[in-house]
Amino acid sequence: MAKLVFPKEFLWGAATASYQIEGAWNEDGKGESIWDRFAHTPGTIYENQNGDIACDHYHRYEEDVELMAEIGLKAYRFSISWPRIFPEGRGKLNPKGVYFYEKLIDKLLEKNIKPAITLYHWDLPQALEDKGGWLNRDTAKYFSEYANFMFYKFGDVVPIWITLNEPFVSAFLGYAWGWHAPGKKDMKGAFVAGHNMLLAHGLAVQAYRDGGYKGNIGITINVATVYPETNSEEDLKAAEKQDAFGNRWFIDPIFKRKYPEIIWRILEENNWSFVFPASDFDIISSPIDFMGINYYTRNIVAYDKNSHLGVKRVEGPNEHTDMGWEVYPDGLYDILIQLYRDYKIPIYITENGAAYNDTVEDGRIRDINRINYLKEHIKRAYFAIRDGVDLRGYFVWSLMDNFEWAHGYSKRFGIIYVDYNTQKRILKDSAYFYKKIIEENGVDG
Ligand SMILES: OC[C@@H]1[C@@H](O)[C@H](O)[C@@H](O)c2[nH]c(CCc3ccccc3)c[n+]21
Repeated sequence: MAKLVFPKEFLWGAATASYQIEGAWNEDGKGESIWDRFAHTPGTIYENQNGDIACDHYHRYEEDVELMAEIGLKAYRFSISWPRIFPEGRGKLNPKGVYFYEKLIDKLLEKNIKPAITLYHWDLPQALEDKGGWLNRDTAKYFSEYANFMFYKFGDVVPIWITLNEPFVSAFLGYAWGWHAPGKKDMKGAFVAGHNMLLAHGLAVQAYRDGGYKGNIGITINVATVYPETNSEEDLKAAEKQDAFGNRWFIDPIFKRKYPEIIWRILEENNWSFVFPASDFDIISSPIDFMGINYYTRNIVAYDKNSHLGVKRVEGPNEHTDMGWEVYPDGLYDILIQLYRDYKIPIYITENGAAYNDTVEDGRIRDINRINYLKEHIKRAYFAIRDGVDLRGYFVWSLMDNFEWAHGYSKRFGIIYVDYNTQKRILKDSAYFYKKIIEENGVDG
């Protein structure tokens, strides 16, 4: 059994997000976020659960960093709760909120764990939502002010910055389908929100460059590799459309200064062809240092004249996780090759992982299925590097079980088990598996 050894500096990490783990939703001066508001709205979340307490990470961060060190993480990706810093989104600062992140970052640095900060992982200050949220172009400016403050405070000690997590998801699930905060069902709004998020991204990148910081800044995009059900001309066309719509919508404006053709066609067909000032794309395409991708599964599609974009999804034949997502490790290899071929930019896998219905048996969680999922995907990451992709790191989703958005606490992605009744943490077998991967900087082939 050959050992597949990664490059020496390869960054092994784990990822979380503020609303999903912190709790303390209204403590120490924190302002309300759109996820506080959405999750407090009956009928939006599984069993009407919410993130009021979550993993109580706000109070338990020291113990959690100790566990990261026990696993041997080289980096930890976490997000900042914008309303914990600026309760109204801008203006009045909340010193206790800043202090929480100061203590967390100090603890990480003390343990030689590189902080990788996501500035926005969906928890917009409700006060800004009350002024239109992402439908209001000013929110982009407010985001860059918030980003600028974070750079000023932590720019000299935090080496990796991610502006937005998955703008497609926060624009589409939040504004078109209403499954996520702010729960709007307004397809046109999704395109406006998406554009303002990209503007926010670009303004924040410019602020980072203006500050002369030495670290790296990028964006995290969710991707699902697309395959046609058959090689028919129609299915190939459907796959091309889905790839552009699902994967490239928020990448092309950054690297090609324009939306994919399919997006413009949708805007025109609906008479939504907003006149986005061309200067927006000058800002949006401000050069970044890396692209973060979140990969979980693939999409198999076929032509269907009755479906949205004439594209229907076809379920994959392999094992599925607790989220109903097909396990398809080759999709990670393929998307890495495709993205590096098309954009020639360093890549981090900022999320990859699986939800399974873990159980505790005599104090242990034998999550063999998650170990297999991680092993097979880490192997594909190795093969992508071998075949020329400049892949810099891998962050498993997630460090610990947490609030899985509309699914509440019913889906467990962590390599650390959280007993929500006691807040006790237990390293799953996958945490020990990952610890060995990091120690050996590689995986058995
Ligand atoms: O669903 C697992 C994780 C979330 O917990 C993260 O917050 C989020 O960044 C994230 N993105 C994806 C892939 C795209 C997706 C997002 C939401 C729902 C379904 C798929 C999976 N995940």
